[in-house]
Amino acid sequence: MFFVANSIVDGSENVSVQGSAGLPSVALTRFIACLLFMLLLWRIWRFTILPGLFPDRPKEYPYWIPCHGRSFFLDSNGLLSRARSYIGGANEPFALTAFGMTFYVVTHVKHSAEFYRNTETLSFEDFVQSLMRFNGNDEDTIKVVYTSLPVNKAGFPNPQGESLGVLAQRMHAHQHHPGENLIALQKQVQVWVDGHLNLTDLGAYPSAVSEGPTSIEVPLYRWCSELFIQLGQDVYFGETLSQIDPELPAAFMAFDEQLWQMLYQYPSFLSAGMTTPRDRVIAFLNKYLQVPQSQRRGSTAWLIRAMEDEMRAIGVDSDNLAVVIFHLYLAINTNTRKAAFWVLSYLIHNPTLLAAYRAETAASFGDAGELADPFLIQDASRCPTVDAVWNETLRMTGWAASVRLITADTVIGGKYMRKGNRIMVPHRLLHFDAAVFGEKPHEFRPKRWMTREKADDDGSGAGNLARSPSWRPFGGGKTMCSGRFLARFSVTTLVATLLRRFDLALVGNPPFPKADEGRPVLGTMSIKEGCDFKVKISLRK
Ligand code: HEM
Repeated sequence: MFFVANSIVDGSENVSVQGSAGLPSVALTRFIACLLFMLLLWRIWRFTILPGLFPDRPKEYPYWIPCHGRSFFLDSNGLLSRARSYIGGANEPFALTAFGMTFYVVTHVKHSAEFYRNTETLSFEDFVQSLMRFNGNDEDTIKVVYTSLPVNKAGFPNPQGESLGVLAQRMHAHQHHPGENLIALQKQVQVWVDGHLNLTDLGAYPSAVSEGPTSIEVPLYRWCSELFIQLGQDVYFGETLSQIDPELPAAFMAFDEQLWQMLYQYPSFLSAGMTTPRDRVIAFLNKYLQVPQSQRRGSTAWLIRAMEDEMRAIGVDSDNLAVVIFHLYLAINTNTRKAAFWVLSYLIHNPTLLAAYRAETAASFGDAGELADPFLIQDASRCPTVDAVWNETLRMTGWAASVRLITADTVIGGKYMRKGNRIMVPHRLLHFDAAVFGEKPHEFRPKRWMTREKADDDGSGAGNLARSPSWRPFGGGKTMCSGRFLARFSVTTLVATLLRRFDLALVGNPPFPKADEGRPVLGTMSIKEGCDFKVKISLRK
């Protein structure tokens, strides 16, 4: 009707053409307006009315379409900060939706303690199992690894009749917590650092370029990664792994730089840059596992041998075992290489701090420059600068969040959280709380750890920041990083030895490298692409 009337009134073909185009465009406009109106109603319902009806549920950070996936992907920490401001500060847990999943976010330190205490209805195993599945473990293996074992089984003691998946946490602690097994690993690190920190070995890494008989030039991020992955690999697996493939560290690094794709569980057709090197690392670990333990060269850490024996005892085949050991290789290597890079970057950009670090650690070396007592470096009362630089570096460059699956409806921070959703504690937000860490929390100021500017936020008044419940560089509770002692030992020992034997100088005048805050990692941030910088390493006279 409308079209016909228009044609008659104007009597021109031109107008009738406009009319024929105008009808769909008017209809389209009405359709879009209708959609927008419905969207507005939905948004008012979901983010204004529902929270009013159910004040005991965490408030959700509103979105239009379709969820916060894009912001989460581009800058998840920025998104979390905005969401926290929206709900009015850090006092109550809130919710946000990304990638079809609802996450409850806990940013108050008291609520994070409730989170870590709750091992009944908040499950870490779900996260581990999803990684196992994603990286190639079959369902039968996951099932057998998470089936309870008899209390009197052979091998590692199992007094509570747990599954190997749960027992693995105790095995990690048995290897890494202070005691004989940790000292054995630390001594391996000592021998490795003492023996390999010479110009010939340091110049042999793929990224190093020789600058004559007394110096080399290296891109610091890449070179630190090569060095630390080799260290981790040799200390845990012995020399056999390098003999199978000397390029294994390079393949691991290629995978590790794309690790965020694994955390977001990208489909394989979109993530060849991550899956190809990952599969290569797993294939070489599989070859390693084919070599009988008695024929492997160099010493292998207790954890690797024990894990292999326990897995084989419950019938896990070599293909699946290689994926399990790959996760250990990942835990050993993903964070220390980056932590070492950041420590060195801060020192090289702060010559006074570097001099203090060097002076404090001098007593660890013998007259001929040999690494005689690396344990001294771990003593915070004798090496306060080392301790403060380590903590401040972890604070500035730590990214990790603890994530759990809610297996039954749960109340945290007075808010009711539904079964099937995930709950997270983003550690980075805790670490920038000026009320706890003192003024200018976004600046690198190791002094905040030495002068004890602020009292503990648990009210103890002890003033020891490292004991504050807001300090979570290694997570917390049952799943707190068991490798934290070895990580500190390896990084501080290697850095001290490097400074004892070499002078380090920036090539040119590069700015301090930017961290890649957007992409998720399992602990320490990578640098932004293109931010690596060159350093000249020369023998000290
Ligand atoms: C600077 C270095 C490191 C950082 C920043 C770091 C950080 C973390 C974080 C944040 C977690 C998660 C905790 C949670 O979800 O509650 C974790 C777990 C873990 N880390 Fe580390 N880590 C480092 C080095 C290491 C090293 C060298 C190892 C050696 C194997 C290691 C082994 C583990 C293991 C096995 C877990 C899982 C906890 C468990 O199931 O027992 N980490 N780490």
